[in-house]
Amino acid sequence: MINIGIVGGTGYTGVELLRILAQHPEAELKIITSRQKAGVRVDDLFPSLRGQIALQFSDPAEADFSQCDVVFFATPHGIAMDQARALLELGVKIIDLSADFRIKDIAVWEKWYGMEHVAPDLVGEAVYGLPEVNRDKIKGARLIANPGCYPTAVQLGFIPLIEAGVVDTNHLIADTKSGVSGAGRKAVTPTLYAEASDNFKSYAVAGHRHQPEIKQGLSARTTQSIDLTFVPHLTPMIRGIHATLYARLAQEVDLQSLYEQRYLDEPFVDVLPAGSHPETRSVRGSNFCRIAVHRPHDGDTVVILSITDNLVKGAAGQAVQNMNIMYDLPETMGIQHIPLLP
Ligand SMILES: NC(=O)C1=CN([C@@H]2O[C@H](COP(=O)(O)OP(=O)(O)OC[C@H]3O[C@@H](n4cnc5c(N)ncnc54)[C@H](OP(=O)(O)O)[C@@H]3O)[C@@H](O)[C@H]2O)C=CC1
Ligand SMILES: CC(=O)N[C@@H](CCC(=O)OP(=O)(O)O)C(=O)O
Repeated sequence: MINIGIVGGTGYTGVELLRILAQHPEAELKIITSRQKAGVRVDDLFPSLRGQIALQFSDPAEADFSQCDVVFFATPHGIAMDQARALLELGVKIIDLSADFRIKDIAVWEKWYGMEHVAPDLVGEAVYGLPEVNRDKIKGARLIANPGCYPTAVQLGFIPLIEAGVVDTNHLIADTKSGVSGAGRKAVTPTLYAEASDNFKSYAVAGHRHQPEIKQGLSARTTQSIDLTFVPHLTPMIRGIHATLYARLAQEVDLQSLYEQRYLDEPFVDVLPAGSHPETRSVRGSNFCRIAVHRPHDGDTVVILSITDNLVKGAAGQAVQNMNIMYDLPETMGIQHIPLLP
């Protein structure tokens, strides 16, 4: 069994990790932290977990992680980078759901996250946890930077085109929409029911911190330069990412077959039949990314539709997928949930 700690067990990605790991055959949950709920039983706060987890939340400052093989950080940015070194020295592996170790260029990270990075050397060591491109490196890693929710959907959508060199990489557009759980569980005005329901809006059009993360990931798949316009929107749904991606074809290619071949052996990337219109509810609660490929009016613009559940393939599910790879378990173990419909 793998002994597991979770720092930040009361947020949306933390409780999603609990939902998944409680039924994972090789996972033994040892410590789940919350500063605000220390001492409270997990299933008192989350009755959905009654009968599944018999632990109390611990104060992270007092938690003894030396009993853990792996610790997941489901915390805001800036926490994992502060604590990673001590855990690694204890021999504990880390899967960080925050962005602390995702961006290799420290100056770029500091610009977008507005703080000084306290462990730049560990950024160099960290493996970006997108299994569809980094499976071999994830296997031997002790520190995983789990990708962001938008970056997962956008990269999986663009990768076949970029790797095949069939589009103009200087004019990529990602028009993305997220459910409100993407903003976390903390109380903030934009995600109040009266603000976010029955409403639809863009945000951070001038610049969003996921743009450099996506650009870094796509740049690693090509020798061409990448220019990406990334526009996020908040939609009145709870879970889900819908990314509509645009690229200009530079040469003729059978797009459907390109995508089917690229993801043939990928257990969690589902290339839909040509002409499909994927719905976010078709991945809700599951670790799937479903992709549909379009070429409107037989023109030279490719439109890729890529959907995920931001809390599963966009966060906790992908984190467990990475854990499975690190521990040489079947990659799909414990994350084979069928999506919840309606
Ligand atoms: N929501 C999403 O769809 C996605 C989120 N992410 C990333 O995952 C991380 C977690 O996100 P999410 O679950 O939405 O966040 P939430 O705001 O919902 O939860 C944050 C959690 O971290 C704990 N926490 C906050 N501050 C500290 C601290 N200083 N030390 C220890 N624990 C702390 C909180 O508990 P307490 O305050 O009681 O300690 C809480 O359990 C973030 O970095 C986010 O960017 C990544 C992909 C998708
Ligand atoms: C709807 C919403 O607010 N989404 C978040 C992204 C959530 C995510 O993936 O977060 P990290 O990269 O920060 O880990 C945002 O746009 O800031």
